[in-house]
Amino acid sequence: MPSKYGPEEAPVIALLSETENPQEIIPYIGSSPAESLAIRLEYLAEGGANVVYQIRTDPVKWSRAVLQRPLSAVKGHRDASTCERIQDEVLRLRKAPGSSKQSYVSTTAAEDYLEDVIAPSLGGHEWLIPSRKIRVHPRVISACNKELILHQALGNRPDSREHSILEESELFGLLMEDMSGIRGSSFTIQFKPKWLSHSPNASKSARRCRTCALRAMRGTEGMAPVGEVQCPRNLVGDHPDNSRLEILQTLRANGIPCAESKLRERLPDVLQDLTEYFYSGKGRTILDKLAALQEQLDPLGIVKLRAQPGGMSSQQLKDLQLAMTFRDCSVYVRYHWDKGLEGIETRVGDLDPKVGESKLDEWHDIEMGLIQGGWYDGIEELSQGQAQDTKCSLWNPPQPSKRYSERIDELMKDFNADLEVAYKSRSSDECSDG
Ligand SMILES: O=P(O)(O)O[C@@H]1[C@@H](OP(=O)(O)O)[C@H](OP(=O)(O)O)[C@H](O)[C@H](OP(=O)(O)O)[C@H]1OP(=O)(O)O
Ligand SMILES: Nc1ncnc2c1ncn2[C@@H]1O[C@H](COP(=O)(O)OP(=O)(O)OP(=O)(O)O)[C@@H](O)[C@H]1O
Repeated sequence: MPSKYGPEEAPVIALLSETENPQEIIPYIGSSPAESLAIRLEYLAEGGANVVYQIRTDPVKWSRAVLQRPLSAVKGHRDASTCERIQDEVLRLRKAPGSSKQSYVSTTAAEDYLEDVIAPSLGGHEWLIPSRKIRVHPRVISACNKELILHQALGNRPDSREHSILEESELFGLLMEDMSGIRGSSFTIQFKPKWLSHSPNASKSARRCRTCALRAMRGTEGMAPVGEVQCPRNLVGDHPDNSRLEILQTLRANGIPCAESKLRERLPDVLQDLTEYFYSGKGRTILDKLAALQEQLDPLGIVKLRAQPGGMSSQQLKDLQLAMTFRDCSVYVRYHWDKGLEGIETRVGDLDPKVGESKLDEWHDIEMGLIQGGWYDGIEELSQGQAQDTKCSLWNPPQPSKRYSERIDELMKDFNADLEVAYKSRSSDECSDG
C-alpha cells in the first residue's frame, strides 16, 4: 500500500477539533494555526466510498505550539504523547455519494454498525482494526477536497476514482491504526476475501464460484477484473497448495515496496509462513469465520429471497446486507521480518453497511446475469478466439494436483523476475526513500 504523494507534496494541514466526548484522548488537536502546522494529512489511498490519509506530525513544532498556549488551555492529553499517538494512525474520511441512487453512509453510521453489528458477529474486536471516531473541522474537509481536485488534475489519482470528493457536510472521520508496513521491518498485504462460500443461487454442478463467475463475465465485458484474488475459495480449500497459490498471487498483486530486497532473498520462507498461517494457523480461523458468516447470513441468495411470496422480511434483508459486507471487506496481513510466522498480524477493515434499494437491484441483476449467461456452469457463449476463464478452484480438482504445483512454480519464476527488476531499479527516485 504505497503512499501516492511524497510528504513534501502534502499541502493539507489538519485542523481536527474536539471529539464528541471531551474526555477523549485527542482534545482540540490543531485548533490553533501553530498547532495545525505540526499536523499534516497525507493522502494514502482511496476506495469508492472513502479517502484514507496518513497523519504526519512534527513533534518539535507541536511542542512549540503547545508552549505558546496559555497555561490554562494546556490540559489533559494536550502534550507530546498525543502527537506521538496519532502519527501511528490513519484518518478515513467519507466521500460524497457519486449518484443520486447511492445512499450516503456517514462515519457515525459506519462506526455504529461496526460496534453494534460487526463486532458481535465476529465475537468481539480481536480481528477489527482498532479505530475511534473523531470530529473533523469543516475546513479540513474543504482543504482535502481542494487537494483531491489538484491531484486529479495532475493525474495522481486512480482513474476509477476521479471526480469523487469528500462529503462536505460530514462532521466526523475515523482514526484507525495504520496497517501499512514499515520498510525494513514489516510489509503488509491486503486482499478482499469476497465470496468464500458458494452462491446459494448457483447450481450444484457449478464450475465457477461467485467471485470467479463474475470475473469471467466482466472479463468478457472488458471491465476490471474482480479484486486481486483469483479464486478466494482456494484460501479455504482442503490442500495447502491451493492456499499457497492464492497467497503467492496476492503477494505479487500487492507489489511489495521495491526497496524491500529482503523479499527477493526470502520469498520461499515468506510464502511458506503465510501458507501455514492461512492454511492451518490463525489466518485460517478468520477466513473460516468469514466463510461461515457469509453462508449462515445468506442461505437463500437474492434471487430466491426476492421470489418469495411477500418478498424479503426485514431480518432477511439485514442478514443479506451483512453477508454482503463480509464478502466485500478487506483483510490486512502484516508480516514482521524478524518474527516470521509468530509475528503475522491480521485485521479486517472496510466493514461498512451496504444500504439502499439500488444495491439490491444490482445484486439481483448480477446473479441473474451469471445464471442465465451460463457463467456459473462454464457454458457461457464466448466470442471466437476467446479463452475460457478456468481459474476457479471448482473447475480444477480440489485434491493436490500437478496443475497447482506447476502453476506455483511458474508464478514463483514470474515473481522473482518482478523482484529482480525492482531490485535493479532501487536507486531510482521511486525507491530512494527505502
Ligand atoms: O460487485 P463487486 O463484487 O465487484 O463488489 C464491489 C467492489 O468491487 P471489487 O471488489 O473491486 O470487485 C467495489 O470495490 P471497488 O470500488 O472496485 O474498490 C465496492 O466495494 C462495491 O461496494 P460499494 O458499492 O462500495 O458498497 C462492491 O459492491 P458490492 O457487491 O459489495 O455491493
Ligand atoms: N487502517 C488502514 N491502514 C492502512 N491503509 C489503509 C487502512 N484503511 C484503509 N487503508 C487503505 O485505504 C484504501 C481505501 O480504504 P477503504 O477500503 O476503507 O475504502 P473504501 O472506499 O471503503 O473501499 P471500497 O471501494 O472497497 O468500498 C484501502 O484499500 C487501503 O489501501
